[in-house]
Formats: sequence, structure tokens, C-alpha cells
Amino acid sequence: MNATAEALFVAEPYQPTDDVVIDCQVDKIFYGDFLAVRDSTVPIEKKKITGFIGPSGCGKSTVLRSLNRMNDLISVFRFQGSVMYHGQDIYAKKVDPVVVRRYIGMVFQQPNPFSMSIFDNVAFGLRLNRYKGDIEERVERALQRAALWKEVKDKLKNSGLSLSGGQQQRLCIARAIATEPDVLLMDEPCSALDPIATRQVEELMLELKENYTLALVTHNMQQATRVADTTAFFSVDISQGGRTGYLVEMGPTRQVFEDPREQLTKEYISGEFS
Ligand SMILES: Nc1ncnc2c1ncn2[C@@H]1O[C@H](COP(=O)(O)OP(=O)(O)OP(=O)(O)O)[C@@H](O)[C@H]1O
Repeated sequence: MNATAEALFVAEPYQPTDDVVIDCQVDKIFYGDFLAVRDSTVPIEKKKITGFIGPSGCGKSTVLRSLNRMNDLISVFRFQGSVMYHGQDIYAKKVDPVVVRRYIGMVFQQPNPFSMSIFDNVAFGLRLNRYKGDIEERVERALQRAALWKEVKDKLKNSGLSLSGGQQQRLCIARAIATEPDVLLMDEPCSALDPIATRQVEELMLELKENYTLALVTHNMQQATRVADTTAFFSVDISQGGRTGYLVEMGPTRQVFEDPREQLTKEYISGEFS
């Protein structure tokens, strides 16, 4: 693709086959004057795993974090476009981002349990939301769903920090699902884990999609092929002198990996650039 063609490139819109929970239309995302991402339409389908792949700096995390207004915490962040969650614009003036994050939870790259007991870690969001029901029951259910209950049920008072890296990440997942969100955003959740813990978290993702809608940023293309139903491939446009991320193509994971529509996707998947 020559520079002019690349500058004009906008991906063919992906036609979702299932209900769309989050319909994300990025026109432009800025950090200060820096145009970080442009022209990307990313529908997130119900009870599926949508994987975001692409080279470093192409805006995967920026787009993911835009889906629950996590980037609002960055003062220079500016979003132009719309993110419709079940038809409601989460960037509308009247919308409270804290409430958005109650429905659209997040799991980060580094397991980040709070310095408190395993139980209190999971109960944290429930208490924050002044949950009036049976907290013990909800904590147990979240730990069960995060496939951690058997390993921790006899040491719930121990510090969350006493767990292994893989257990800590599953604890963070339990914390994220305790408040029963609808969508879980995962930003490279396995990058700090060893292969065994990675496998456990991947299996967990596949179980979780029975109840939740997931979006996953991953650097690991094998991981995308193992877990993602749909894959969005982003790249970096350097034709205007900057480094602006954009969606190159999105589709069913198999099609994107085995029969990509775009040459750039082909080259990335075959390892010709990273
Ligand atoms: N807080 C910030 N302030 C300024 N620029 C930022 C900020 N966060 C990200 N960026 C820039 O936005 C662009 C996209 O970054 P982002 O982290 O979304 O990319 P990524 O594809 O997730 O990268 P990686 O795979 O390396 O994590 C990059 O050029 C990055 O330097």
C-alpha cells in the first residue's frame, strides 16, 4: 500500500452476526495534540470474545479503555465518536463514568490485588456499591466463576498478595465479576503470567463468555486464535508524519488469520512486521 492509499484507508465495516452490546465508532482519539487513533468501527458482540491485535502503539489499549471511559482518568485524553452501550451513548453528558464501569468492568495487564484479604478484595466493589444482599454468597460465586474457589476457600482471610501471579490475576477477575458486570474488558491479562497460568486464564475466559461479553487486547496471536471469536487487527499509519492507529480489518478470527482480506493483515500475521 502506498502512503496516500494508506492515509485514506478505512476498514470495511465488520457486519456482526450476533447482538451488539457495545457499538464503538472512533472518529478520532487524541492525547493532547497527538492523534492516537482514527476511523475505527469496532462492534463488540454479545457473549463472544473480541480480540484486539496489532503492533505496539497501534491503539489497542486506547480503544479498549475507551469502551468504559477508563481513559477519562487521563486529563489530555479526548474522544471523538460514539460508544453506544445497549444503544446508550456512554460519553453523553449525563452519564456517570463510575456507573459505566459498574456494567463494563476491566482486568489489567499486571495482576493488581489490593493489600487486603482475598475475601475483602472480592467484596470491595460490592461494598463500594453498597450492596445490600448476601456478600459472602456473592464472593463465593465470583471466586467459583473465576475458577479460584477450590484453591482459596480455606484461606479467605489471607492477603490477596500472598497468592501466585496466576492466582492473583484470577482474583482480579473475581473482583471484576463480583458486581456482575455485563462486559469484561481485558488488557493483556496474561502478559505477566507463565504458560500454565496463561492457559488457566484462557480457559477461564472461554467459560466466562457463557455469561459475559469479553473484549481482549493481546500481543499473543496464538492466544487470539485460541480464545477470540472475532478479531480486530489495528495498525499504525505513519503516512502523515505521525503514528496514528487505525482498524485495518475485523472479522471472524478464523477468517482474519486464515484468509485475511488485507495485505497488511497478511504480513502481520505471517510475522513480516511487528
Ligand atoms: N496517557 C497517554 N498520554 C499520551 N500518549 C499516550 C498515552 N497512552 C497512550 N499513548 C499513545 O497512544 C498511542 C497508542 O497507545 P496504546 O497503548 O493504546 O497502544 P497499544 O497498541 O495498546 O500498544 P502496546 O501494544 O505497546 O501496549 C501510542 O503512540 C502511545 O504512545
